[in-house]
Amino acid sequence: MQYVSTRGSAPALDFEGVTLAGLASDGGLYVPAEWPRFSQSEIRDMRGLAYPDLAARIMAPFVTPSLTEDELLALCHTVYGDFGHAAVTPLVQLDQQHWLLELFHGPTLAFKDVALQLLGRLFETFLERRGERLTIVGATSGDTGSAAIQAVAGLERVEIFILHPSGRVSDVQRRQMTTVLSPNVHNLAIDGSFDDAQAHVKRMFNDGDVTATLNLGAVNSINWARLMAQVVYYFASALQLGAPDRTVAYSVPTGNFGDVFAGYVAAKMGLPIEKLIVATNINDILHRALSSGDYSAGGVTATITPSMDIQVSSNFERLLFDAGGRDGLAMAAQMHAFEATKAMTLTNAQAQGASALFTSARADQVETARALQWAYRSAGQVIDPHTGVGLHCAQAVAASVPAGVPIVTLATAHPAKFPDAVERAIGVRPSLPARVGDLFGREESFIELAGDYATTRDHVLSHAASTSAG
Ligand SMILES: Cc1ncc(COP(=O)(O)O)c(C=O)c1O
Ligand SMILES: N[C@@H](CCOP(=O)(O)O)C(=O)O
Repeated sequence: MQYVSTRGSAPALDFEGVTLAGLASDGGLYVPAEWPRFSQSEIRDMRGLAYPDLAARIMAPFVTPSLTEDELLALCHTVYGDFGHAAVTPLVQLDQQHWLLELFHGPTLAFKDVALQLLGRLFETFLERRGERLTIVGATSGDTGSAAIQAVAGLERVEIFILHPSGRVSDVQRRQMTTVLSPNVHNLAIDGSFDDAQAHVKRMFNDGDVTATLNLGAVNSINWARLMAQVVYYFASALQLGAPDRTVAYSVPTGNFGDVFAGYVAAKMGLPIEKLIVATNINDILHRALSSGDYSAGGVTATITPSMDIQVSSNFERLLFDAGGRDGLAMAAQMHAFEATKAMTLTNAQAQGASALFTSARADQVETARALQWAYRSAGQVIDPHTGVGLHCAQAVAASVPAGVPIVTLATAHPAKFPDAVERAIGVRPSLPARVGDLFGREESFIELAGDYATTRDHVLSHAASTSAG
């Protein structure tokens, strides 16, 4: 499989190349040159496969020739054999129409582990093969950071710098990052929002002073390998609910548009998805873009769903590129204008291409708390607030989903990551699973930085070991 940039002028790369490159050199995001497609009978044959075997089957077309099928299968067994639930991503029924897909059984209790545990192994494999080292720079609103750190801590060929918005992640989220005291891990708390952190990261990939000395890598969902691994759980859940002989709808708590874009990829690969519900909190740029074509970013408001306090959603560019006819140079012009003005109107082709599969809704804090209460009182489930946004939106659009089509809400984090918000909503304080250990008894280490780009860049340059020479 070859991968092309959404902005049309970076070189096409194979899977190994895109995994190590992260962001394309023209500032765009890599996508497969074409979508691999499974027939209905091939999908039917996947029923009953164990998660690691299914994962290898789904991802195989994306990774050849960089990995053999045997190498991929071995990686999947190593990674997914270690999750806290035998099904890896179990489904839980809430009522006749609604289901939860629990994605938080990995080591850091959020859906990010499903992809980042694999990505850590891919880095190791490819860097060993090339005899290279990688400096990872990543931005987090709380969950990517800990999952990435957990995946690469202690790896010899990797060093990681994670930027989080100071004071805007939960205590559990912060401690999951800052108590990993491995010498290859650097935590930076920046004075700003997640969007500021993400902008710094993207800018570093196109800063000659940085790329002259550092071989940069990405762990955010700008890295294609992240999304590829997230496609698998759409197949796993839909197969359990009767696919390909029955369609399924998904409600996806959305911030950076990575998880829901993985659902779009699953549909492109032949999985019969009825609808993808883009569920946002009050930072609702995506809801506005999908419902009215207006993609304009304002300031970010802090909410009880901090991981989704995002206004500039990286992966929306992948959708606009694909749905809009894959014109890279037009996409580059559209994105450059957006970067300058923070506003964009979708073209007719983009809006129509998106509306075929996507719908959207938003949940404010009261609606989110009510969703937590409904899940607890009516279905006996303690859910996290991000999942609550998804569930509220699933219920809000349920009447427009054909009868008999199950609606699966992605449960993106364990409730114990956000104990204060959960306790306020339902009066029950969820406790951390034993596998997280003594999080609040450990020493923390992180550096506070001013919010400007130069401060972050200079800190990374002066603390990273030079990697560009290999
Ligand atoms: C718990 C949780 N839910 C939902 C999201 C949103 O996912 P995405 O950024 O892929 O849209 C995030 C952050 O990415 C998250 O950490
Ligand atoms: N919510 C995310 C934000 C970064 O998203 P990513 O999927 O692009 O890594 C987080 O938890 O950091």
